[in-house]
Amino acid sequence: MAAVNPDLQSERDGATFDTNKLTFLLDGGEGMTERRREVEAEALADPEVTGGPHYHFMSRPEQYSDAVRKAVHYMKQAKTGKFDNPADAHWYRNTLWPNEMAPIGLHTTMFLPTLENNSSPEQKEKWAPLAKDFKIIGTYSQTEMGHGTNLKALETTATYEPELEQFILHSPTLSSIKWWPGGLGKTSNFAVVMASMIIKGKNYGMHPFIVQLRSLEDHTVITGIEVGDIGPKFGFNTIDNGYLKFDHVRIPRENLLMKNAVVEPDGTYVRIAKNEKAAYSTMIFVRAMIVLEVATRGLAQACTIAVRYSCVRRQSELVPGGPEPKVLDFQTQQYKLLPVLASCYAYWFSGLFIRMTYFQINYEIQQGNIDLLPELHAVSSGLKAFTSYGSMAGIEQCRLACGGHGFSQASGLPKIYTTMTAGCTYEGENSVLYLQMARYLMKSFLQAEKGETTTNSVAYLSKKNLDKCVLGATLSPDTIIAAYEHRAARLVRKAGLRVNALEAAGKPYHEAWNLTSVQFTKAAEAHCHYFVVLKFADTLEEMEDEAEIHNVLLQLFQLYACYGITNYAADFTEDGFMSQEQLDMVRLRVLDLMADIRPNAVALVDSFDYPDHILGSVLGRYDGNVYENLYKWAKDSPLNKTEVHDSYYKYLQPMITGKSNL
Ligand SMILES: CC/C=C\C/C=C\C/C=C\C/C=C\C/C=C\C/C=C/C(=O)SCCNC(=O)CCNC(=O)[C@H](O)C(C)(C)COP(=O)(O)OP(=O)(O)OC[C@H]1O[C@@H](n2cnc3c(N)ncnc32)[C@H](O)[C@@H]1OP(=O)(O)O
Ligand SMILES: Cc1cc2nc3c(=O)[nH]c(=O)nc-3n(C[C@H](O)[C@H](O)[C@H](O)COP(=O)(O)OP(=O)(O)OC[C@H]3O[C@@H](n4cnc5c(N)ncnc54)[C@H](O)[C@@H]3O)c2cc1C
Repeated sequence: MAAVNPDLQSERDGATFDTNKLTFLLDGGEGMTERRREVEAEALADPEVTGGPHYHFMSRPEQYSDAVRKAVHYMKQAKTGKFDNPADAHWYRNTLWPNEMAPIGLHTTMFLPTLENNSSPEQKEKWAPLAKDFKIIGTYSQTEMGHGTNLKALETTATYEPELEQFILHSPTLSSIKWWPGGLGKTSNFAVVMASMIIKGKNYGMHPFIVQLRSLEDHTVITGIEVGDIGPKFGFNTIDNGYLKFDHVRIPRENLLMKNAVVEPDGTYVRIAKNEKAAYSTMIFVRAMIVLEVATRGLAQACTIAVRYSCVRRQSELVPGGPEPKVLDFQTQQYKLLPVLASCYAYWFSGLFIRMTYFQINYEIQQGNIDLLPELHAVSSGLKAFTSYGSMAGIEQCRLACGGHGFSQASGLPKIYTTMTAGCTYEGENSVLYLQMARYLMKSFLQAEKGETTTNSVAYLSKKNLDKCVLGATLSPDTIIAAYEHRAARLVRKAGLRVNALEAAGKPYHEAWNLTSVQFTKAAEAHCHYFVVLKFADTLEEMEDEAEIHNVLLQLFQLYACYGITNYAADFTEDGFMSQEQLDMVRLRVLDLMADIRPNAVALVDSFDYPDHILGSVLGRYDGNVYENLYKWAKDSPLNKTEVHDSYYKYLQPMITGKSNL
């Protein structure tokens, strides 16, 4: 391995804590870190994983094809049984497709979970082993050209025919064509298709059906089906997001996944699930996972790149006539990066929380107890929106902080950005998800108004909140939490009262709701912000005695919270809750905290523990040897394969010389 750039080594030497120990905390324990590192090391030693053509120097069809090569490699590994632990499989995939979407990504994240959670026991026994062993490859096909958000308006129909005990799948309009499902265009031979179920003329709404799309022999398309790729996108170019059109395709009755609702042979519909949104369960799962696995990890990688590079990059002067400083020593550069780094830690702890909560509540739901479903739906929706937007903005900030080189694909940042920003849209567009959380907040507000006690994430709504902020120079977690509680409670209440007032003035509820929806999305955002602050504080409280790590995490917590207050100053001050003096103090504390955190900045990103291969960045290399590798990167560019490019002979030569050698 090449010697580490001394500018980066000095940062590591000056850190006040052991990065390894912080990594253990982030991974959820030393054993988890060890296992992750083992899986990554095995993958990194495999030329099928790290070899192959350079991602950025391939065309899109080549990128897709290479991703399929990797998919086959992954499936062969998985078939040996070595990934029985889902986390192992996850680490392996992350190393195989760094910041890319695998053509079989939907198979593992949505197709298989839907089969497992929406099938009857017999169906599960039939389909899940086939999917687990990759004998069939599937996707989750819900969105249509005309509707992604409004699931009640999906137009694909599954009409039951009792005589033959079959459903007939049909796409009656142009806008009903399934559009966007990942891996649908070219890779999958099966899909879970969400379609409106019609029995004897009655529409029972969206239900999941398992449908074969292509032959298992030669991959040709099943009669009556038209399927293909939707073309190049802003990112996600290794995956074949697809379209799918049905022309009266017949499937057996048993292909309705019947855990939540059964259709008997004569067409009798029997609902089993207690909640009518049971068919939406896979979306909750993925939203809960996005917080850590997509939003936070994308941001953590971007922070790693930008912070390391900012300690390698020297520019301008700090001391007149002095040597060029590391750019991270400029206060403005710290202001660009350190609050983003603090938010990454904040999201991480919320991500761990919602992942664990998802599995706990889902277990209860599987046992038939759906009491906590509304809470899970609201929190997973809100956190998905809050963290994906924050990460998207943070990644862009990291890119800008890298100056010109941030604009090059060599930085790795454009790829991280385009992959991550999709998470603001898929699995529920962010505003739409904030409005789902807002419905929950409105209900909770009404409960609180009636004097009832609200619980879980909205417990603060029925508490007596402080009228005056007691935040002082010590910035204790409790006073910070109280400030965020006050802001969220006030914004929720204000929006709720306006809905009531508009209704009292004669507006129908739906109109009152729409007229308050901007206020409500801001209230939902404030609620999520409070929740993320709270989970960060909980993590600090629960930490075992690792004083050095506790100190630096406390600084990050305070920075995250103070920066949030300065960014949303009006929310905290306009009702007189926080005084101008307190706000001024908070603003100055942001600057002081940045100075406190600065010496640990590199150690804090090293603790995310990303191998260079996953970062895919010349700027963010662990060894900090940026310039020689930027030069190498340019030399490898396909345009430099020949001294004179073909385009010269085709276009420039005739113009410049009046002749052509072609
Ligand atoms: C170790 C780690 C291992 C593994 C890692 C795993 C995963 C990796 C991580 C991530 C994967 C990464 C990448 C995947 C990439 C891309 C995949 C993308 C896939 C997709 O996009 S699939 C399509 C997703 N589509 C949507 O999300 C659609 C959004 N729309 C909706 O959800 C609904 O239409 C909407 C907006 C909620 C409204 O629905 P509807 O009109 O039917 O309902 P109402 O508004 O009338 O509400 C009625 C009532 O129902 C409640 N409700 C709504 N949704 C749910 C739900 N899901 N569950 C429970 N309850 C729900 C709603 O709140 C109302 O309640 P109320 O009346 O207020 O009480
Ligand atoms: C990269 C990517 C991968 C995807 N993968 C899959 C997949 O595997 N399977 C699948 O089925 N789908 C997939 N999708 C589709 C995705 O789930 C939808 O695009 C997403 O749910 C948003 O729906 P939409 O496109 O209909 O947006 P629209 O709803 O048309 O959004 C357009 C605008 O309208 C606003 N809007 C819509 N409804 C409301 C409302 N009720 N109140 C206020 N504002 C509203 C939105 O906020 C947004 O600003 C994917 C999409 C992308 C981009």
